[in-house]
This record gives sequence, structure tokens and C-alpha cells, in this order.
Amino acid sequence: MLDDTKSNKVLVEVKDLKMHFPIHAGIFKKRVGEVKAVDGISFDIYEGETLGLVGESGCGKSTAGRAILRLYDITEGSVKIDGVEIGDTPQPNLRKMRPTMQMVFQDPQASLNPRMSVAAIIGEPLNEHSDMSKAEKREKVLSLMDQVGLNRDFANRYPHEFSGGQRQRIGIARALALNPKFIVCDEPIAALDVSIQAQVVNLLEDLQEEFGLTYLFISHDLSMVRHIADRVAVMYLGRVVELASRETLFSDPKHPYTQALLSAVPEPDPWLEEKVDRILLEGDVPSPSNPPKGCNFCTRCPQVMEICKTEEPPTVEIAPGHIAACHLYS
Ligand SMILES: Nc1ncnc2c1ncn2[C@@H]1O[C@H](COP(=O)(O)OP(=O)(O)OP(=O)(O)O)[C@@H](O)[C@H]1O
Repeated sequence: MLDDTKSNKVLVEVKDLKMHFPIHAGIFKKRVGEVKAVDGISFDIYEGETLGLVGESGCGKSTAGRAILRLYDITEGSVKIDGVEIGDTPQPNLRKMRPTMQMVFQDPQASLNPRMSVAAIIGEPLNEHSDMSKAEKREKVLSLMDQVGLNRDFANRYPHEFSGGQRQRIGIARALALNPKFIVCDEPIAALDVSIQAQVVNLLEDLQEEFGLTYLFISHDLSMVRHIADRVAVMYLGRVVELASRETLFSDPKHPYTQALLSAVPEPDPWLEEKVDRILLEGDVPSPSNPPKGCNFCTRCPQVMEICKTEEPPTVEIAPGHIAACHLYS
């Protein structure tokens, strides 16, 4: 399923994961409903690979990433990291697993404490999860700065003294401090200037190769995902509608939603741009607190059938490693 350079060992197993947020209203804050941000997603992530997770804003990508890392108490389902079930582990007992799995956030400005020096920020995870001496910690922090391309002379500076790209490097160094195996990169370049996005992506790729890291790369930027991901999962309204290798997904998308999403990618060549067959989706994405019956995509699908309005489509393997949840294939 993966190319020869990647392992076939499953590092992260996500099964029927649901993350529903309660909606409270009224003076007594009565529970009146729930936002089904993630509504039963399943996939495996192989050791050393990058799984891209794409979809429109609000489809549940970030919630999925956070739920997999157990930054939330999940509503239902199972998450195994390296064979260890963490889906139902109480938060205090997750401490042991924390070093294995880390997150790189979208907005480095917001995720770095402005009152802490860079050395303190990068070294913070070591205070809690290691018994290194002060000198050992300092050396580790400086070597992490080298690894992410930050000048070690700037260790005592503060986040505001750095550019956006450098701040993201600080966030990456912090995520690497405990030698993780699995990193959720949540839109890691979305807040950066286009000119430095490629540098940060190259850095993530180099680090992956050097340390054998496994990434869940969340992005709405399909061109970037096409560049970095080995396989790609497409989400719509809390569910994974299609998953395939990068080559297959971009050359032969099967789900009508994936086809529409890919057809919206801008074509830089004006001559080709004229020839692109765009699929325009009608209507808005329904609310995740009140998703449609049957297939979540039925209200906007250009190929909708009667069955789509009543029955949720099963997820089927159309070809080896290529899965889709659509009645056209069930
Ligand atoms: N803590 C929360 N409480 C209630 N609803 C939430 C919470 N976090 C997310 N949501 C809702 O869950 C849905 C999915 O949000 P999420 O941020 O996961 O989507 P996303 O695909 O990552 O979007 P974006 O790319 O804009 O970040 C949205 O409707 C959002 O409003």
C-alpha cells in the first residue's frame, strides 16, 4: 500500500472515533443538542508516513487531530498508538504516553507563551517528562534549535523577536523535545507567508526522514498536501468520505465530494485553467449539530440518489487501499 521506503507497521489506529460537543442553552444551561464535529472516523497511520487530512473549514479536521492526541475526552471510539489503547485512558494516566505524541499548531504566535524565552519554551516539556540536569536540558534545547535551523545565540530571546517562520520552528523544536513518534501538524503553514511556507514544509520533511516521524498533516491546502502526504483522507461534515494514496486520490478521485474539492484547486497555467472542468457545489455545508439523514453530503451532491437521503453509505474498499463512503460504490 505504501512505497518501499515506508514501513507497513501501523503506528496509529483510529476506529469509529466520535467527538461530539454538547450545546447548552437557557439560564439553567440545559443541554439542548450537540455538535457532531467528528462523527465516526476510522483510519490507520503507518509508521514513518504522512497522512494528509483535508476538507473545508469546519469539517472537523482539527477536532479529529486533537481527539486522536486525547486533548479531549472523546465521545466514543478507539485510538491506539503503537498498540496501546488511549481512547478510554483517564487523562492523568495519559502522562506516560504524552511524549510519544505531539502537536504542531497553526498559529505559532498564539501557541507560544510571550513571557517565556525561546529556551524556556522549547525546554518546557523536558521539565515535566525528563529527569535531565539543568545543564543537560540546556544542551538538549540548543541541539533542538540547531535541528530546526534556529540560531542558538537567540536562545534567550522572546517569541515576538522572531519572524512567523522562525516562531513555527520554535513550535516544531518544542514538539520534538521528547523524541515523539507521532506528530499532528494542524495547518502548520497556514499562518505563514507563502514565501516561507515551503521552508517549513521542507524542514518537516527533513525531520521526518531523520527521526522516522509519523505525521497526521491537517490542511485545507490541497497543493501542499499533494506535495507532502503519502496518503490522503478527505473529511466532510465529521466523516471521512474517501481515503487513498496521494497518486490515486489526485488522479482518480471517486467520491463526488472529493471530485468537487479537487476541481476547485486553482490551475496556475492560464491555458490549462480555461480547460479545467469545475464542479460547483450548490448550497452551504449543513450544520454539524443537525446533519442530514443518510449520507452527510446528500444535500449538495451532484449525483444524489434516493437511497442517499435515507441510508448512511457504508465505507467500502473500491480498490486495494482506496476506500470511499458513497452509495455509488456500495
Ligand atoms: N470546543 C468546541 N465546542 C463546540 N464546538 C466546537 C468546538 N471545537 C470545534 N467545534 C465545532 O466543531 C466543528 C468542527 O470544527 P473544527 O475546528 O474541527 O473544523 P476544521 O475542519 O478544523 O476547520 P478549520 O479549518 O476552520 O479549523 C465546527 O462546527 C466547530 O464550530
